[in-house]
Amino acid sequence: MSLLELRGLSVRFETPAGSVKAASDVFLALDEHETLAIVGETGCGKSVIANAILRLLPENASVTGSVIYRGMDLLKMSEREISRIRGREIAIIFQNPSAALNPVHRILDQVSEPLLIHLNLPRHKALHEADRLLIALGLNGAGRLYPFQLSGGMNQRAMIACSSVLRPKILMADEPTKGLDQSMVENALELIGSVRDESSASLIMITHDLDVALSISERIAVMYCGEIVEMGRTENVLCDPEHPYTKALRESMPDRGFKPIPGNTPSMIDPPEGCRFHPRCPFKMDICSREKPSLNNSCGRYVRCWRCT
Ligand SMILES: Nc1ncnc2c1ncn2[C@@H]1O[C@H](COP(=O)(O)OP(=O)(O)OP(=O)(O)O)[C@@H](O)[C@H]1O
Ligand code: NI
Repeated sequence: MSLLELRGLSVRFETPAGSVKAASDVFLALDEHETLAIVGETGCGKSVIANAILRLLPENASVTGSVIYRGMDLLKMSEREISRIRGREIAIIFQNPSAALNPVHRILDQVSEPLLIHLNLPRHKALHEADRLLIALGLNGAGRLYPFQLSGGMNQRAMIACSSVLRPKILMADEPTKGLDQSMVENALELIGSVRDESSASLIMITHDLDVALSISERIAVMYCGEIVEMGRTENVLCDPEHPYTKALRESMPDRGFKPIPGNTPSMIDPPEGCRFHPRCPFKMDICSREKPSLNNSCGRYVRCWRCT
């Protein structure tokens, strides 16, 4: 059985303009020790999925389906039960350290806090453990400093330390490389990879950068307009994409000449009928605007396209 399974997860946000269908009927499985990438254009629902798993969405969200972690449905747990999962079993590494770190507490106190609160460790043990982790992440001596005294890269390491100090079984990294220059990207990936390996965790890597996905993940899910349109082994999907959207996404990457995907990003309030990608698809057929294709599985490669059925 998988470590984590999303079964028909859907998320809607009620807004004055209408109901935003941010994620629709998402099926995903994550195995132990596995790294899965979730990719897609901005606004396609990647962060919403990560936040729905840990029930971190705002009040205007309605979530249906199930999120099964070790046989338990996280969506059915009490607030108290889910708060024991957060950080301890499943943790998120956010993109922006300044939003995740508290400016008025020293780094060591912030990293050790989860050990005091979640594990009830005595203070000296918690500090010792936090110190050990900071050293492992190359932050020797930074524990007594405040976030403003550290560089951006060091703060990112500190934040990764906070997210991983309880050795969660699943790490979810939401665009951890966004805005970093190339040398920093490799650095951040290496760091997250080593934290994952040290706690023998699984990793969900959310990114819009296909190179990042290729370098860190074994499997990949490509999302378009709230739906998974293609999923499979990362190398197969990215080197030989089957869904027209995956193809277009690949062509839009810098190393392929930045060819923009034609047309506009669809409305999430009134998504296109039939295949949601059909208004932008160079290969569309009659049926594509009328009927919704399902996500078909052929030998572990899933594709949602009428041409591939
Ligand atoms: N609180 C909210 N209320 C209404 N709509 C929301 C809310 N949060 C997210 N959305 C909408 O849900 C959709 C999915 O958002 P999400 O943040 O998951 O996108 P994303 O794929 O993570 O994009 P990015 O790459 O920019 O981070 C978007 O259309 C977004 O506008
Ligand atoms: Ni996001």
